Formats: sequence, C-alpha cells, structure tokens
Amino acid sequence: MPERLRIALAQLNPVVGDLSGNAAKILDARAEAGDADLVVTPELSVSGYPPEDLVLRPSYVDACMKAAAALAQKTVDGPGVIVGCPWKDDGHADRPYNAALLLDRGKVAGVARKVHLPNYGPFDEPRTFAAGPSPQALKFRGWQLGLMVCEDMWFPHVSRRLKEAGADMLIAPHGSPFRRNVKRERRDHAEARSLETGLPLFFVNQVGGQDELVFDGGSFAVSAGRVRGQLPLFVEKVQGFDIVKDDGSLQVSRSEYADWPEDEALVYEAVLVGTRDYVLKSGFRQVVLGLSGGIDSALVAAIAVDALGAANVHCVRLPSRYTSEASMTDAEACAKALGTRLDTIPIEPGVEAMTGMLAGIFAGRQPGLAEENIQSRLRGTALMAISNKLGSMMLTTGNKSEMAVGYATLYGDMNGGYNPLKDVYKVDVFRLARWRNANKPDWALGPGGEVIPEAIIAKPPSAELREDQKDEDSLPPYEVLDAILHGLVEEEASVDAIASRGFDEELVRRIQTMLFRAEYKRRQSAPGPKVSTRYFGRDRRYPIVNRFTG
Ligand SMILES: Nc1ncnc2c1ncn2[C@@H]1O[C@H](COP(=O)(O)OP(=O)(O)OC[C@H]2O[C@@H]([n+]3cccc(C(=O)O)c3)[C@H](O)[C@@H]2O)[C@@H](O)[C@H]1O
Ligand SMILES: Nc1ncnc2c1ncn2[C@@H]1O[C@H](COP(=O)(O)OP(=O)(O)OP(=O)(O)O)[C@@H](O)[C@H]1O
Ligand SMILES: NC(=O)CC[C@H](N)C(=O)O
Repeated sequence: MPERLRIALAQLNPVVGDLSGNAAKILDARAEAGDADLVVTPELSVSGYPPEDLVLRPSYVDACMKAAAALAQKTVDGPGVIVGCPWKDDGHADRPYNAALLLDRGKVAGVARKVHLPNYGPFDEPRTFAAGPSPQALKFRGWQLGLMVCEDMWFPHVSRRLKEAGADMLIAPHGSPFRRNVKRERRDHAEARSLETGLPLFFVNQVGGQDELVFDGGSFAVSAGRVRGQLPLFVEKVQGFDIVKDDGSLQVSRSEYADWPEDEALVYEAVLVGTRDYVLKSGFRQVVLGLSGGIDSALVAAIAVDALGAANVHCVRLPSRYTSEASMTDAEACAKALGTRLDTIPIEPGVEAMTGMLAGIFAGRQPGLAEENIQSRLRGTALMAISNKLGSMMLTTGNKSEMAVGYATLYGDMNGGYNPLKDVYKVDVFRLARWRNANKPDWALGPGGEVIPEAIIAKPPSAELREDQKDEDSLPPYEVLDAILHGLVEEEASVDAIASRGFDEELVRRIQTMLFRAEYKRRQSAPGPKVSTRYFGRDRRYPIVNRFTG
C-alpha cells in the first residue's frame, strides 16, 4: 500500500436527465481537484438524483451508461473518479442497479451496486432498481476501496462485509435530502460505521434542488470516530483530504471545517435553493407573485429576490374593497426594501363583472364564501395571465398550516407553479422573517437589512376577503394550531394523545377533520421544497376519500 492517498470530495449540483451537463460538471470538479488521486462525486451523479421512473426507460439507462463510459475514457491520466450511474451487467435482464462506478486509467475499473434500496419517506427505489449482491472492495492503485451507496451507510452489515473483504476505507456517495435535524442522523450512522470497522469514512452528498427535494451537501470525513473536515452547506465545492499511514493504521489529516448553520438559516437556505433550482432548472428566469402586505407573500418575495435577484422578481398588489390602507403601504415598503418591480391592479372591476355574470344564479342567496373566493380567484387569474404574457413563473404562498387545514382557495391563491412555504408552518414563517431581517446568506442575491417591514410581522394575519376578517376568527392562534398539526402530521398522534398535552379535545378533533378533508386540495397544490421530516408530498400519502376519524 502506498504511504499517502489524496481524496477530493466533490459535492455537485447535477440536473436530472442532463447527462452531458452532469458529465461536464464531473470533469470540471476533477480538474479542480488538482493533485488528488481520487475524486468522489455524489450518488447517481451522471444521471442526477432521484431519476425516478426515468430509470424504467431502457434508453435512459443506456444513455447514462454511455455517458459514464465516455467519462471513463477521460481518465487515462490524472485522478480516478467515482461517479454514480444506473448500471446493467451484461446479460442482466432485470432492472438496473443503482451503482457507484470507479473510473480509472481510461476504463470502468470497478462497480459497486447499492444493496439497500430505500422506499420510505420520499424514496421509492425498489420500484426502479434491483438490489445489489453482497459488496466487494474495489482495487485502486494499491488501495482497496469500500464503496457504500447512500442507504448502505445506514446499516452495519455492508461496511462489515467491506471490511472483511479487505477495504482500507469506506466511501459513501449520497443523495441525502435536507430535513431538519438531519445532521445528527447522518453523523450517528457515519461515526458508527467508522468505529465498528476502524476504517476512515468519506460522506459525499449532492447539493441543489430537484422538484420537492433539496440536497444540502455538508459532505465530511470521519476517522477514528472524529470528524476531520466538513464542506459547506448548499453550495458546490471540491475539497481534498489526505489519508496517511501512521504506525500501520490509516489516519485522515485535518481539512477545512465549514460551520453548520443555526436552524432558521438552514430552513431559509433550503427553501431558497429549492425555489431557485426549481425555477432555473425548469427554464424560467423570472417569477411573479401577489404581494398583499401580509407576512407570507413578503417572505416569499424575499426568498425569490435572494434566489433570483430583484430584477427577476415581479410583485403585484391586487387590492379589493376590503384591502386596508396599511396593506397597501406595507406591500409598497416591502417591494421597495427588496428593490423589486411593483404593479398595482385593483380587482374591483373583475369582482363587479363576476357578480353581474352570476347574479341570476346567485339571486335570493346571502353573500358568503363564494363571493370571498371570487376575489382570490380573480387574483389567481390575473397573476397567471401575467405569467403567460411575460413568461415569469407564478409563485404561490400558502404556508404548511394553511395547506394542512385547507385555508386557501382552490384555483385562487393556490394558483402557481411552486410554493416556497409549502412545508413551513406559520410559526416558522414568523421566525424566518425575523431571521432574514437580521441575517443574509453570503451567497443570497438580495439586499441586507430589514427587507420585511416590522409592521408586516407585527400585525394579525388576515385574508382580507371580507370586512375586518382575521385568520383567528376561524382558526385557533397559530401557536396552538401548529402544535396540534405537528402532533397530527409529523407524529401521527391520535386526538386523545394530543388532547392529553393540554389542548381542547373538540378543537383537536376539528383540526383533524379539517386536515383530513383538505387532502383533495393538497393533491391539486403546487410542489414546494421539503424541509420537515413529513412534508405534504411523498412523505405523507393519505387517501382523499377517507371516512376514518379515530
Ligand atoms: N373532496 C373533494 N374533492 C374534490 N373537490 C372538492 C371536495 N370537497 C370540496 N371540493 C370542492 O372544493 C370547493 C371548496 O374549496 P374552495 O373553493 O377553495 O373554498 P373553501 O375551502 O370553502 O374556502 C376557502 C377557505 O380558505 C380561506 N382563505 C382563502 C384565501 C386565502 C386565505 C389565506 O388567508 O391565505 C384563506 C377562506 O377564508 C375560506 O375559509 C367546493 O365548492 C368543491 O367544489
Ligand atoms: N391585496 C392583495 N394583493 C396582492 N396579492 C394578494 C392580495 N391579497 C391576497 N393576495 C395573494 O394571495 C395570497 C393569500 O393571501 P391572503 O392575504 O388571503 O392570506 P395570507 O395567507 O395571510 O397571506 P399573506 O400573509 O401574504 O397576506 C397572498 O400571499 C398573496 O400572494
Ligand atoms: N438516497 C438514499 O439512499 C437516501 C437515504 C438515506 N437514508 C438518507 O436520507 O440520507
């Protein structure tokens, strides 16, 4: 075994299906790695993760394997590279493997097939991939590499098997999506695998947004149970680590250690990256949104400006007869602080036209929800018309509390292509707004300072769809609502169990009824970035028709 090996961890932001773009990224990272012997890229870095049912298309798998073979030909000199790629062995008729390939000296020098295919939470890999056989270590320039693809790091037997097979180190390419408190989960597994085997371990994660998932990077190396360096969160980076032989055992020398941000920063950055990558990777540059003077749309505007730059964010005020003067001035102050374009389109002519059109059918009935929702729908229609005409994607703003209880109008304020706050409870909307007024991520494109005027944060939330309406007329205070929802959604706790925490049982039951009933709305809602352990997407698959109330 040589005395020293330099490994570069390359946390990259691939685009699913952009095989040539992803290959170019991998080659750029290899060039940046300089004198490294080996460059490690994330899970399925050639195809982008997760490729979902694209893997069921033989043409996709063939194209990925061809792209990997072409990459291998570029490794005649210089560092070897580990890339992730769907892989079919010759004569293998079943689904492909989710594989990590060692590319070296101009060829595919080794294949490691993922053994544990996750199918919980957002994952569904057994649907598209075949599970790999018992793993083997791969020979690389006098070393033995123990490759474990993502979920394989979550169980002790893959690393144990690799150690028995003679591995000198464990290398774990990941497509591990962000969720709160994920750091501890990853560290616990990585440290345990390293301690159980006595081998150094390298964790390499993807960064960037892919539909509803956000990958945070945060790649790191562990040796003798200690973290020896950590890459930053949410940004692409290539960082080198040296493995040296010391008294017969292998040690990883210390490398740069990026801080792990506080909770508000993590959630804000996750939502920002999810929104930016969804918009840009979908081929848009600009967004449009209704800026009401309330906190949800103000926070979405700030996130959009940080993600895309003020010049690419178009805010529109759409006042009705119920819109207060304060809402108008607060929205204006917010757009000014963020530096965005602000237009004003009163919806009153539309309201009159619609009520006139419906007068015959509505005759003899009291005004109510239908008239309230017409206002929301007119705003949704106007904003989609602007999106069609100017080519900007419409952002929608309903937070997780509203999405949970159905407090939003279908085909109205639920219109839009992406919802940055879909997985953020209202209490956290307030925390994030305060955090953003006091902080700005270094790489965010927006201005610093107070971008969400304090008046917007301080006032009671209102949909302003009728005279003097406040959210708390029909919903409990958000602290109470969100605590109950956390129990129902994140914990799957029963009504009784939540009531025993000190909440009124009838209230908990009412919230559960609203939650179950609103499933039909959520199924028609825009996607948004997952930040919790249970987002309203593939993490929580409830039936729409459901009479269970227990
Ligand atoms: N199971 C089911 N499957 C399919 N469709 C179903 C359905 N149940 C009802 N529907 C349909 O859905 C309609 C009811 O939904 P929808 O028209 O949206 O109306 P709805 O949910 O009745 O009212 C909207 C609620 O959201 C509140 N809101 C609106 C706008 C903004 C905000 C805010 O503060 O952010 C709050 C508003 O105050 C009101 O409480 C029914 O008339 C029916 O057409
Ligand atoms: N007067 C308005 N002008 C522009 N957009 C509006 C207006 N009223 C509502 N909207 C749009 O509809 C969304 C839902 O707004 P609404 O005021 O009903 O409830 P909200 O959830 O409290 O949101 P916000 O805190 O942004 O007001 C807003 O976030 C905004 O995008
Ligand atoms: N892609 C994967 O296999 C991810 C699963 C893993 N448990 C994680 O969330 O990090």
